[in-house]
Amino acid sequence: MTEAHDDSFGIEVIVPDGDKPAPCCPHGPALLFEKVIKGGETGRRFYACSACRDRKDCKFFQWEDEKVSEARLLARESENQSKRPPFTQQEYCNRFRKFSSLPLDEKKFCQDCQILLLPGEREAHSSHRSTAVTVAQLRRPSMLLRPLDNKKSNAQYLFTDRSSHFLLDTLAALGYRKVLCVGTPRLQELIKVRNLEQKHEPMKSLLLDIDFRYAQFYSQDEFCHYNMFNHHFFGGEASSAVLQAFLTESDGEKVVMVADPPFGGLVKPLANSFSLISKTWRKLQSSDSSNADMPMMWIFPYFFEPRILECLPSFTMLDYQVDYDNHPLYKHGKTGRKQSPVRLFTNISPKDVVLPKEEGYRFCSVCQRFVWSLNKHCAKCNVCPSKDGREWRHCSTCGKCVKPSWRHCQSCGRCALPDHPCGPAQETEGCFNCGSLKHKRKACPLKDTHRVSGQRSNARNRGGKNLSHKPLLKAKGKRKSGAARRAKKMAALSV
Ligand SMILES: C[S@@+](CC[C@H](N)C(=O)[O-])C[C@H]1O[C@@H](n2cnc3c(N)ncnc32)[C@H](O)[C@@H]1O
Ligand SMILES: [Zn+2]
Ligand SMILES: [Zn+2]
Ligand SMILES: [Zn+2]
Ligand SMILES: [Zn+2]
Ligand SMILES: [Zn+2]
Ligand SMILES: [Zn+2]
Repeated sequence: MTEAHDDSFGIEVIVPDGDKPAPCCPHGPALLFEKVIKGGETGRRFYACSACRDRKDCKFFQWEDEKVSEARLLARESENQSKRPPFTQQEYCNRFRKFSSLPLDEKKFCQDCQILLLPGEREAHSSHRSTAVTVAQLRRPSMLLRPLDNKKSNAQYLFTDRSSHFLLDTLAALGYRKVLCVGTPRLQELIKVRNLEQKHEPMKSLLLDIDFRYAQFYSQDEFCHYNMFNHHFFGGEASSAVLQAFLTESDGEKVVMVADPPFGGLVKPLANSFSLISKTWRKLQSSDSSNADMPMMWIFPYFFEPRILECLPSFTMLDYQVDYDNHPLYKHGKTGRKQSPVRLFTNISPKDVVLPKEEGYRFCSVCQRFVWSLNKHCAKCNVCPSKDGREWRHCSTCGKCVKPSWRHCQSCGRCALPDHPCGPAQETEGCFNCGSLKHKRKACPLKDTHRVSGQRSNARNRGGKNLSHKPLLKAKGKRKSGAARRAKKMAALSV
């Protein structure tokens, strides 16, 4: 084990406080990161891209205290310009109008460029693969566009009909008439398709997404090119004004947000963006709701529960399993190879979110929420304890419910997997917050004063070689840290 391993302890993101403008990459203002070293010391801070976890996708890097030359700033600006969408939202909208009026046999989509082709443009794409576009596909762009499959930054997992209908039915039943779709293109299109059927109360929706291919299908008040990791509107003030107008609840039209961020996303910046959206909403409210939070649903894997609740304490995790059409592994219940680990986190009262009985959910009157059939209420813990959809069991020695596969280990004094690396040696892992070997993170005296707790970024590839994410656990046979366990689960998610 080298010295270098010893002092490397993870990377933490510092949420901007508005003091100092961050430098921009093509994805808007970069995020400020801090290397955390054992002993609670912090390392040199640096800026890196907010949206891309892989340097291959965005190589932006700058030390916080670095002096950047004029020439480099200019080069950066022209690089940022070159990554802008080819059309403005207004232009996309005009193109869409023209495209819609074309006869069916002239409606073509270039698969290579992922763009709807107007008659004058076909020539330039003649060597590309193109397809005919049906009216149904125009209404459901997620059926036409190729899902982005970048495993690290932006794997686009699209809701199954089961999940998207559940979300929409639930929100409609709760009386919401405006849905802010953050990274949920499929929900937005379902809303529009339903409105056409005229069987339900009409709903409005606004899609905020970084994937500007969707801009082709929507008007200016239906789509904003947006980065949810830094709350950046690529279309500037005109675009953030669209959000403001949408969040204004006129004629009693209640608004709700549904966000489904990429699973590898950092919780803290996401929570910060959602809080800013809520703040904007609050400012637009009449005075009687000056303390209220905007109703929100955040879709994310269950193992991020502690992290999300740390950032947004008014949220609750619900048992509903969200599943995806194009995720091969995780499906609802037993239809996939595994149960989906993706859940709803919400600040809406859990008892009001009715989960479907026919799928095996039931209401727990003690917990006052709907739970999965295998999530049995434990009289000793007085909760329905299961997080992962399996039936947990109570360990009287630990005094809590644990995963069914865990067994109580006498030498460790706690429940663990039967083949866990056993013995007191693992305790040397120490505190995940400050690095002290004398206590665990929970008991860390620096926990509240230090900004080092919680989810670390996947810092691999950030800031070059010397900043690469070194393993937290050095010796073989040590128990995995929370972050390492999450990383393993995340890896499985991106199958
Ligand atoms: C896991 S997919 C969710 C799709 C959703 N399940 C649906 O069916 O509508 C993540 C979505 O967030 C978008 N996204 C990824 N990174 C983003 C970012 N930094 N800012 C805004 N949107 C982003 C993707 O384009 C994609 O639409
Ligand atoms: Zn970037
Ligand atoms: Zn093309
Ligand atoms: Zn219960
Ligand atoms: Zn229990
Ligand atoms: Zn136990
Ligand atoms: Zn043990």
